[in-house]
Amino acid sequence: MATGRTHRPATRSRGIPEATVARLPLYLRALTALSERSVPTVSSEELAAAAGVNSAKLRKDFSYLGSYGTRGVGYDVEYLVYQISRELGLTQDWPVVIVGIGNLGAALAGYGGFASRGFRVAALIDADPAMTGKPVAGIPVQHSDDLEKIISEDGVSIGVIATPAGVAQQVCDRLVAAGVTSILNFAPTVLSVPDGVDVRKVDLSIELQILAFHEQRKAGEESSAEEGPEALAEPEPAAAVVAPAPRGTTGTTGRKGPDGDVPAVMPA
Ligand SMILES: NC(=O)c1ccc[n+]([C@@H]2O[C@H](COP(=O)([O-])OP(=O)(O)OC[C@H]3O[C@@H](n4cnc5c(N)ncnc54)[C@H](O)[C@@H]3O)[C@@H](O)[C@H]2O)c1
Repeated sequence: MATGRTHRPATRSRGIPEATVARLPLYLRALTALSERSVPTVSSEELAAAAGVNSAKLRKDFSYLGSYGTRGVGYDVEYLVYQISRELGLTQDWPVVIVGIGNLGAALAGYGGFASRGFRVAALIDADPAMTGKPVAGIPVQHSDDLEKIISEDGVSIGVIATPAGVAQQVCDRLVAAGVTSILNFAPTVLSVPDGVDVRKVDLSIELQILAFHEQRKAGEESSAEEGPEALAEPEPAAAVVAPAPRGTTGTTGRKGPDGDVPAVMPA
């Protein structure tokens, strides 16, 4: 999982474990697709398959929401969409600021998926004076000198950092001092934040490195198979292989298996 640091306990309010919270968006994505096709009900097995989660785990997760489904009928799709959206806080609009409007920040600003999920891009902020006033995805870029004013006027609690790594901590400190309490960090650096501030980190290069690890492993298995059963019978005596976790990060946002976790240490 992908966080630089979060300062929340493993169990959230109303006793919902963090791991369940992390799977709720997967259920919501699958349910939204069903809703768009006007599917009225769904069984736990069908929904689990669509979300890429084990069905027993899904039933347990839904029990935290007080949703048990109806035997022989399944779950009501629309009601579950509402329940999960409410639990995730998506029944309200969340203004978001993006800081650093370069290649990545501009792409994020133009991403339609935020608005459809209840996240409104309230402001785009960049330190380059040449960008001030220029529209990106229809929103004029504002100068970072005004960061504090923008945050307080728009009541922004979520900030996205897409600046170079070297200034990310400084940007983070300013966002937090201005009142931001949740940060999505794309810069390849670990951020330090005070208690009460959540940081989630996205690093696509880590995802690629983990895929490279699996590719290497598959290639090793194929060459062992080509060498014949003797090679397979005498594996390398390594006890465990540590998956790559470069550049001081503590995790990734991606998921490997159906349960949404990438193990830090994988059996050889
Ligand atoms: N997480 C990922 O998967 C991923 C993918 C691509 C890039 N990145 C990272 O995202 C960041 C941005 O990448 P990019 O390709 O868009 O870079 P970029 O150079 O195109 O854009 C960076 C922008 O940040 C602005 N900036 C610099 N200092 C600032 C400050 N103090 N306050 C506000 N704005 C500031 C610059 O003016 C520039 O417009 C980098 O840290 C990069 O490593 C992460």
